[in-house]
Parts: sequence; structure tokens; C-alpha cells
Amino acid sequence: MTTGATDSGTTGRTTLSTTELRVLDQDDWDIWYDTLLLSFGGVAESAEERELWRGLIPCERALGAWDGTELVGTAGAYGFRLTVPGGASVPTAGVTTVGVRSTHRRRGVLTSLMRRQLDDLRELGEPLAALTASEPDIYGRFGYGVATFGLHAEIDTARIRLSVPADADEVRLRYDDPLAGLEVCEAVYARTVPGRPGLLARQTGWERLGVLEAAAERDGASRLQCVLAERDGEVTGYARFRVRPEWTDSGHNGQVQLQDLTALDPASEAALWRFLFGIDLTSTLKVRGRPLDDAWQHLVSDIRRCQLRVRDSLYVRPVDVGGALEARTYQAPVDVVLDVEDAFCPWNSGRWRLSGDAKGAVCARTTDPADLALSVRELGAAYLGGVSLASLGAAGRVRELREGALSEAAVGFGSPVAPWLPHGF
Ligand SMILES: CC(=O)SCCNC(=O)CCNC(=O)[C@H](O)C(C)(C)COP(=O)(O)OP(=O)(O)OC[C@H]1O[C@@H](n2cnc3c(N)ncnc32)[C@H](O)[C@@H]1OP(=O)(O)O
Repeated sequence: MTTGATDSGTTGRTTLSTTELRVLDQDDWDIWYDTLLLSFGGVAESAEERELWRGLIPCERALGAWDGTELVGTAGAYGFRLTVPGGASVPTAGVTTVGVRSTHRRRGVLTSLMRRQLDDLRELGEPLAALTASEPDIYGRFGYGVATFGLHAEIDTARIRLSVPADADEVRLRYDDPLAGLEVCEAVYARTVPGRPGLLARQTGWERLGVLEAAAERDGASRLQCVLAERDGEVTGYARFRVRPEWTDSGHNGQVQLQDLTALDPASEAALWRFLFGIDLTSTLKVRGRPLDDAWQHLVSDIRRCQLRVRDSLYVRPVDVGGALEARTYQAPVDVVLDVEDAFCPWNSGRWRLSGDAKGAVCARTTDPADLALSVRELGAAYLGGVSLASLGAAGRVRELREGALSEAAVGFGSPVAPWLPHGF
């Protein structure tokens, strides 16, 4: 494939006309990976991380953009399964490793990679693509809408009291080595996956990559530490975190930095939070990328001192609108005709009748008049139930063409738990 025509002129931009896109050849892996690292600033990763990346993104799911003999752009896709409302685990391309050499930026290389990747995914029959963006402004033009958010907080644990349920005392906590204990933590995580839209059934190796990246000492903080929660001899949760000690003239002022926390029941969850709140010589707990409805918010005595912030997390793109809408269930019965606009993947454009409820859904082409008009980006944003179609309507991003259709669809598309992705990829 070659990208479009040349255009310099007043914009000062040139569209590269010589780029060729190829599925990655095994022999080109190292240069492909180096090109990717370079586009992210050129910081080298360990040999073990490099090997893990190689195993996680098979060559047939990786693309390279070549300018003559020079590799100038990269893009890959994990083969994830994503939990959607209703609990189904849907094949999803986890778009990743996107990078373009700075010498070739803003000439359409990314656009050509996205074009080819979405065509390939359609052919493969994966109904959804998803990604975490280095910058929020990049992917909307390709039909990705932000579907989950992460909650950040900086909790003043010196002043805030935590009330936990009585059975939290039945939970035993013990330290474990973060790498040696990976398998047991991953088994706990896997049990939570069907219960929350946005969670990924991860490929083997993924969990190690995440912990390896986090394991080293950093910015004056300790190495990663891991504490397991156990009830009746069974591991029911874990927390991974670092501690950054700090001493001032008036005493200690250390910080706990939470990496991740997963629990199978409220008592284990509360016991882990209580532990993190109470680590000696610390007075702040910093959490990042937690679910918007994270339980600890209901246990604290003073939510105002938690300095809550929200950040975009998972971007979702229906590759096949009909397949994607049929893959999830709906909180309340819906029967709506959606007029979908999809300039980048025109096979999705047009009217679709969606009829669904808590048991299942059918979504098919129709010539009936539309009830709602929206772009595929808004559909991606609303897909996991975390962004209300009604709020997109209030912003003018969804147009109601039949009175009552917007609130009907908004309720149906909702989710009782906030969709959440615990990590980037
Ligand atoms: C899922 C992931 O892997 S996220 C990681 C993305 N990669 C990075 O952030 C690494 C550093 N950045 C890069 O490698 C490159 O700048 C990329 C990949 C972001 C963009 O590649 P390019 O080849 O320059 O993009 P391309 O020329 O196709 O631009 C397409 C459009 O996106 C816009 N665009 C590209 N990058 C950005 C950006 N960072 N912010 C805002 N707009 C952008 C362009 O202006 C252009 O807009 P237009 O269609 O209105 O003219």
C-alpha cells in the first residue's frame, strides 16, 4: 500500500507518497521494536521486557511502514478479550505499539497504519478495537471514543478515618514477592474479569510485563511490594504498591503509591485498603487509574481531603457495529434505530435497528426512520455503559430524532458498575 498524494503548500505539510505498509517479518522484529522505542523518546527497556513484547504481539498482528529501506512507522494489536455489559468476553484488538519516526511525522503515516489495521481487523472478524492513547487528541478521527475513566486520588491518610465492615478482621494479610506471587494474583484478577465491563482477559505474559515495568526502584520510592489477603486459607485479594519515605523537620511524611489492588469480596477489599491507609511512617496514599465507583470512597470519613481527579482511559471503536452491539446486553429493553456515521470505516455507516434487553440483542440493517443519529465514535464511548448517551446528547454529539428515544437508549446502554481498565497497554 502507498499513502496519498504530496501536499506541501501553505500548511507546510507533506503527505508521504512512498510509504509501503507490510505485515511484520520475523527478521525485522528488532528494528521494528527499536523504531517504536525511538518514537517514544528512545529510552531502552530490559532484555527480558523486549522478549516479553516479542511474545505478546505476534508478527502477523504487527505492521511496519517503510520509506524505501527505512522503517518509519509501527502499529500492533494484542488479541484481547474484553468484558462487555452482561459479562460476555468479546474478541477485541488491543491496538498498541503505535509510533512514527519524528523525521516522518505529520505526513499521513499513522493514518495509513490505522486504515490498514482496521481493514485487517474487519477481515479477521474482531468486532471491537480498543486502545489507551498517549494523547487524547489523536484517535477520535479514527472512530475511537473514550469509554472508561480512571480515578486518581491523593488521600490524606493522617487525617482521614476509614470505617471497614466487621468481617474485615477475618482477613489475614501477608507479604509476598511481587514476581514470585504473580500467578496467584493473576488467578484472583481472572476471577474478577467477568464482573466488570472494560476488564481484559489477559494473555499469559501480560501480568509479568506490567510488574516488571513497575518493579524497579523509582523516584526515591521503594521497589514494588505485594501484600496478599487470605480468608480460610484462600487468597482473596492483593495489593501491589511502593513506599516513598520522606523526613521533614517535624517528622515523617512518607507516601504510599498504589500500583494495583484487586479483591474478591468486600471484607478483603476493605482489609487491603485499611492496610494501605495505616502503613507506618506514611501520611499520604496516592492512587491512580482506579474505577470511578471504587469502594474505598464509601469507607472514608472525609472525601474532600482525597483530592479526586478523573482521567480518560480506554478508547473503544466498534469495527463491526452490528456484531459489537449484539455482543453485549442491555440494562432495560431497547428498540431503537441508530443512524451511524462512520467516515473512516464506511461499512458501518447507515441505519441499524437494535432490539435488546438483559438476555441478549439483535442488531441488523434497516431502512426504517432513525430514532437517534450519532457517529461511531460516540457509539464507542457509550458502548461499555460508562458514558451516558444522554450526556452525549446534551453535548450535541447524539441527536434525538424520535421523542423519548434518547432516554430509553441511555438507560438500556447503562451499566450497574463503572467500566474500568486497570492499566494501560
Ligand atoms: C495506541 C498507542 O500506541 S498510543 C501511542 C501513539 N504514539 C506516540 O504517541 C508516540 C509519539 N508520536 C508519534 O509517534 C506520532 O506523532 C503519531 C503516531 C502520534 C502520529 O503519527 P503521524 O504519522 O504524524 O500522524 P498523521 O500524519 O497520520 O496524522 C493524522 C492526523 O492526526 C493528527 N495528529 C497526529 N498526531 C497528533 C497528536 N499527537 N496530537 C494531535 N493530533 C495529532 C494530525 O495532525 C493529522 O490531522 P489531520 O488529519 O486533521 O491533518
